[in-house]
Amino acid sequence: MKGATTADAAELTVSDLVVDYPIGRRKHRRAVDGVSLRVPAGRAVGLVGESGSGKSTVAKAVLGMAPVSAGQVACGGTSLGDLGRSGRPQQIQVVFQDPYSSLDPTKTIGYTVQEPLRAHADSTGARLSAAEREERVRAMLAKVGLPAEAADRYPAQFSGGQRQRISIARALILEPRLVICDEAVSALDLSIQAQILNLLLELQQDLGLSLLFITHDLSVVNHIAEDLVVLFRGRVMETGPAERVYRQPQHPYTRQLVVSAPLPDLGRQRTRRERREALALPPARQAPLGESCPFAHRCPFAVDRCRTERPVLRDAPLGGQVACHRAEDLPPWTDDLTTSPEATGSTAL
Ligand SMILES: Nc1ncnc2c1ncn2[C@@H]1O[C@H](COP(=O)(O)OP(=O)(O)OP(=O)(O)O)[C@@H](O)[C@H]1O
Repeated sequence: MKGATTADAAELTVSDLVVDYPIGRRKHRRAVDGVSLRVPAGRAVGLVGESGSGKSTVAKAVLGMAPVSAGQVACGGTSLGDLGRSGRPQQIQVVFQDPYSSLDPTKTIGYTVQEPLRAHADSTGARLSAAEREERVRAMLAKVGLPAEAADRYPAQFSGGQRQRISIARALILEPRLVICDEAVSALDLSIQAQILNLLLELQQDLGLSLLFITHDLSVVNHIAEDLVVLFRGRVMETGPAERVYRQPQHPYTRQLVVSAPLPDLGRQRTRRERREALALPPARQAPLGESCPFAHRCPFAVDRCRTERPVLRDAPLGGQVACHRAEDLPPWTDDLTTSPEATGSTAL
């Protein structure tokens, strides 16, 4: 595989994206409501939020697989429509959560990793001989830390972490300019998560890839992403440098995400549970959106204005941006549980 440089990476821009899924004949569910984000060329950006917040829908829109109602997606300055169906896989690849179901159990690893090269030979104009394809696969397997013999084996002969390495090899074989990781480590044990995150970080830096890293776990994404975008019910709640968002969250929802992240140490986990209870959070439930803040029904700091006026994203007191009327009024945030690296369970990083 040729060593890509940052110049080969592509900037991803998503502007005012709206996605509506049809439900029945006349209704629709708005899964993404005016999301804008930017992954600068060669950088890693984390998209975080709880289940159902719209993260995968943003990824699908970037991959051209979601019913986009409004907004723009562009990769390397070219809009998705202009990239076309055949150009997109060459530019953008994805690594999914489940390394068990995403690999065909009846095909060898060599066949699976080569598959995108065969499928896109015509569109890329790069017709490679069988020997050249095999050589590329061997080089790619080595890059993700697997021996050349892995090419002749089947998925069942590999562990979860190894299978995720194989998925990463397949995603990178076409030398894409942008890689989307959708909950790519969520199904793995904590120690294996750390190994795969390290690998992704190494590849991202070596190859100068642009990376959109999607997860519900703030403690995971904090290690890999330079910037974070926090999503709730299809809207951006907070953005900013990852370290700042994680250590000094300025939106009550981001604070909830931080205290919801699991900790491997039981004592710290207990302290965290007590703090979560002290936040006196109302039970999670969906309330009608209307003109209110989407988080108002779960927010311990909500006032009347939050229930009648939707907050827009604006400059936040400590930097970055936040969509909260009360950002200046929140009590100071000190979470010493997230300040030491061993608190996150990702000490190997
Ligand atoms: N094909 C679909 N048809 C209708 N509604 C959908 C469809 N796919 C997703 N949704 C809805 O859109 C919203 C956003 O879903 P999405 O999968 O993007 O969220 P997510 O943050 O990725 O969550 P998860 O991690 O659980 O997948 C949810 O309310 C979900 O129920």
